Amino acid sequence: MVIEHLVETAGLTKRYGEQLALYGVDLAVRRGEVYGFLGPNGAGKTTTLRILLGLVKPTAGRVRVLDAGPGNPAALARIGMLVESAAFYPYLSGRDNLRAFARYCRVPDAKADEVLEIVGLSDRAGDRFSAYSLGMKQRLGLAAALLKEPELLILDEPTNGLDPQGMADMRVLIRQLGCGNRTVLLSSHLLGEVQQVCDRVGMINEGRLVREGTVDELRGGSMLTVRAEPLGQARVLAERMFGADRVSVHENELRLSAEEDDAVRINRELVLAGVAVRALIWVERSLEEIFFEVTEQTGRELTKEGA
Ligand SMILES: Nc1ncnc2c1ncn2[C@@H]1O[C@H](COP(=O)(O)OP(=O)(O)OP(=O)(O)O)[C@@H](O)[C@H]1O
Repeated sequence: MVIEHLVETAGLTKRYGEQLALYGVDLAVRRGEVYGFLGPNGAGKTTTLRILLGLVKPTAGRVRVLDAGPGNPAALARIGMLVESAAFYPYLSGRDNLRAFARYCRVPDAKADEVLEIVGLSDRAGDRFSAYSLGMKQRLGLAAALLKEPELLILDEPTNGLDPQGMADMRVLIRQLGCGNRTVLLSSHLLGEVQQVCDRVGMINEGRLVREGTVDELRGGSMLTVRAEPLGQARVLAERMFGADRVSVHENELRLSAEEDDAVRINRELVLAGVAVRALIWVERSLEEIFFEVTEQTGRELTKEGA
């Protein structure tokens, strides 16, 4: 099967004067997926999304969005975006704001009601925009992005500033929007959010794409924690069986990157060698651990929120 990329960059680089914001980013977003662009503040997420939309000019590199150059009007007509908080008239209702926008986009008024329903704002559509909560404003922005039935939705930190319930609602909505053929590219600095919502993830740090893959691929299989005594002897045996690169020691435990059958094998070998096995526990690595492993960061920069 040929994989169709709706967004593709090669060697994407952006300098703001002395500041290198992006360096050599190769990004590939496939049709039909929810792709999460994950990185701490200042990593280069917004710059990348703005380049894709033709709002910022790259310093170097190749960019294709819907088979066109960034900012191509025909391609932009097929993209819905929520990149900065959308501007609406405060004194008009949500519905009237959307209808005004629909007319501007040459979309029938009925479409405005349809997208209000999709984002769950029908009940409050008659209220003034100025009376909306932040979450409702954000949902109206998403409704506006959906008016043209876009193939590609580009959302920059769509849950930023929302309360926990607003965040959860927005995540459910994004997951629904990402079903079927629509492609969603979103940026986030929330590890849990990306893990919950996205099919594939690109991890960006200091302007470099450090990892890309499905959540499962990035996790790289499961981890088996082994509590055994003496630990040194257990480690030697485990390394002999699985290779040193698959074994590590953390806080008096062995960590083994392993398959299901490996638990039985290691248990048997340790017991045969006279090592006391106190526990074998399967743990799933989180995106957080992987991000910090890859970037050797301390954990300050990314937020676990949304986990
Ligand atoms: N217009 C600009 N002029 C100068 N430097 C900029 C400009 N825009 C962004 N930068 C710098 O480029 C780097 C990447 O910023 P960018 O906004 O793309 O990151 P980000 O990952 O979206 O972070 P955040 O979540 O904080 O918006 C940062 O160091 C930022 O200070």
